[in-house]
Amino acid sequence: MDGLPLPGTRHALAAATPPALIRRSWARCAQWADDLPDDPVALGRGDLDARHEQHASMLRAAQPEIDTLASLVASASSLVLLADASGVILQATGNTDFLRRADRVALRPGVSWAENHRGTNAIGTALAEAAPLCVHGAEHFLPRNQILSCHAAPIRSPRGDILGVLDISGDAQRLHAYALGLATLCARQVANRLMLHAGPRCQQLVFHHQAGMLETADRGLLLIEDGRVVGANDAALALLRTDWRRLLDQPVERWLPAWRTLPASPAPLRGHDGQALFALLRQPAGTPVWTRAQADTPASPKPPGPATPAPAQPTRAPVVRTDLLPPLDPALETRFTRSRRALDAGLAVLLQGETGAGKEVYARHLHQASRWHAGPLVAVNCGALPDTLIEAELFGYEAGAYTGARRQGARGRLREADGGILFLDEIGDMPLTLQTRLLRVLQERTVQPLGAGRAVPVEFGLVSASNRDLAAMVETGAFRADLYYRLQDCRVDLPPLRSRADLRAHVCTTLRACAAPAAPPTLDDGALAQLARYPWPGNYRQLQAVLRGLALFHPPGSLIRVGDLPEEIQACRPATAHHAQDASSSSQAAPAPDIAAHATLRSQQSQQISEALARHGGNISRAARDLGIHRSTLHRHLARPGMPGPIHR
Ligand SMILES: Nc1ncnc2c1ncn2[C@@H]1O[C@H](COP(=O)(O)OP(=O)(O)OP(=O)(O)O)[C@@H](O)[C@H]1O
Repeated sequence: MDGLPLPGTRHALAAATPPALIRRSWARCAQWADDLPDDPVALGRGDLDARHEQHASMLRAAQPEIDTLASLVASASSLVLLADASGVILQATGNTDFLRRADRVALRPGVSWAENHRGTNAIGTALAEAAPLCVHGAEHFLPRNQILSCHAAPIRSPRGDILGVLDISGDAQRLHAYALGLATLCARQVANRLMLHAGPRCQQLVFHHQAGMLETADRGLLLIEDGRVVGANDAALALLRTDWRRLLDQPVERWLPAWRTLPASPAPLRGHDGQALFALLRQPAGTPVWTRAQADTPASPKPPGPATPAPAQPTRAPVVRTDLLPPLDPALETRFTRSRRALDAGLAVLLQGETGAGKEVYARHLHQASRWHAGPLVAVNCGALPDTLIEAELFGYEAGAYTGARRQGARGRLREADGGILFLDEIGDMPLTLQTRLLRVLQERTVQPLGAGRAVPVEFGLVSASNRDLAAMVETGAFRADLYYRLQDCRVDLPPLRSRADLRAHVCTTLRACAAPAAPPTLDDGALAQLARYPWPGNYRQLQAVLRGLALFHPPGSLIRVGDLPEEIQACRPATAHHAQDASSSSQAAPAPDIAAHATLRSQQSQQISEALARHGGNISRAARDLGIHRSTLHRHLARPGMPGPIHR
């Protein structure tokens, strides 16, 4: 569009009086006029990847519409763009020639087209006005953008929050008569698809004035839980002549009195105001949702044992669930290769890192990758065993070695690890006397069980771990110096979660995994920034607990804001916080469609709330923190039928 006669000033008006919403936008933009950059900076690769993670549901739901639109507009010097709710372009598809020209005005992925960055433009102004609109040629605030004719429509979540904008941008010299209608239609299709992904947990009520419209983008859709509306689309609002505030969380009877009697095929139905409609009701699918989350739950710690070794169950090597092993941070790759080589060469590996930083996960990865992979991984938590048990547990004993011993004796963990890996967790908690015996085993590569006359040869790879500063313990005499040096032929410091370069992307991926198979809620920019700023003292374990809480207590497709986060996370100030930079991406396959039963979810929520309240003596604030949600969210859930009341003590 080079050579088009453009108005020389920012405020040059189009020939006709511009619409009121364009004039409103100019008035807003006048305040930023001097700060609007000519050449805006795009987000770096890592940041853009993080946004793709954050908006994975919307991107996935929008892809069919983007593909269709792109093929429709390909011959018309146009582009199809998808931006997030802050105006950052996530994706640009279309005519390659026009893509090149659009690039000159920074109409490309990673650039924010919010009004305060690019002045009046369809993406930013549709966000500011929360409505579909067109910004043509000279209506753009910045002269350089006046080569464009842009048509944008907001995409809403089932709770009415704006998640992003679908935009068709073309050459201002051409007429794009249908572009706004197309963008609006497609944005509604995307919102409907997001609802249906969220929907299988809920009953879905589909309605319209005409039975033949029940499969079209214009059909009204309501998501229903416990007889209340928990999600809707624009068409439902228009058909019921209401707004989000009056519709959401209200009993469906208020709008469609006889809805409960509806079948699964179209049937007549009267609205609250007597209007004649056709409607059908879809029931939720019935598969429980929480199996994966339960499988991830760490095993409960062993209860304290008796004073002498217990004549209890035969000891067995823990089962390694490789299918559940989370992948390691790419930043660990070099360290991982080095430590794997050391282990294969017969050297001992010591893992140091904060609690929950993934020491056991790392050890399991090492096991899988090492020459010991065909043998067992035997994990011993030195901190969880009473001093009196640890010796028998580790070294085993002969039949009748002492009162209470099992008749057939016990092999002990060191011998069970033969041919595999011995993982000594919390090694800093091992009593000094046992440190001496362990050192002897490591030097002589033989084990002498209690009561046995002869030593048995053993061969295993040794990995130990501690979140305590072993070097400082050596200084104070709490840990044997010779054992310390024997354990750390190769020392690996596992970084805390807060220093993870792709923390934002990781948060989004984990949230999606926590919500699966349902669609996850979306974190708005503020909430994601706050989660990335929080120092996560409990590392991965704490992050999982918080995100499980958020996924459990926020409807699929809804928007999570800073105010919905647990209080200690909200309270974290930027000055004291660590800012992780996004530097790499972590994309994941799309989750399976939601097949969760609403009833299962509800009883899961109820159970978790009851347990948290019981643990904290009915204290709402502490229970909410434990559940990883904000107090107000917990209050809201407690107010619903079938939920436990607070415990008063
Ligand atoms: N890289 C990772 N990505 C995602 N989740 C992880 C990662 N590493 C660990 N986790 C998860 O965090 C939790 C704690 O991990 P792990 O037990 O390995 O930590 P740890 O450092 O051994 O903790 P502790 O010091 O308390 O024993 C587990 O649920 C694990 O699945």
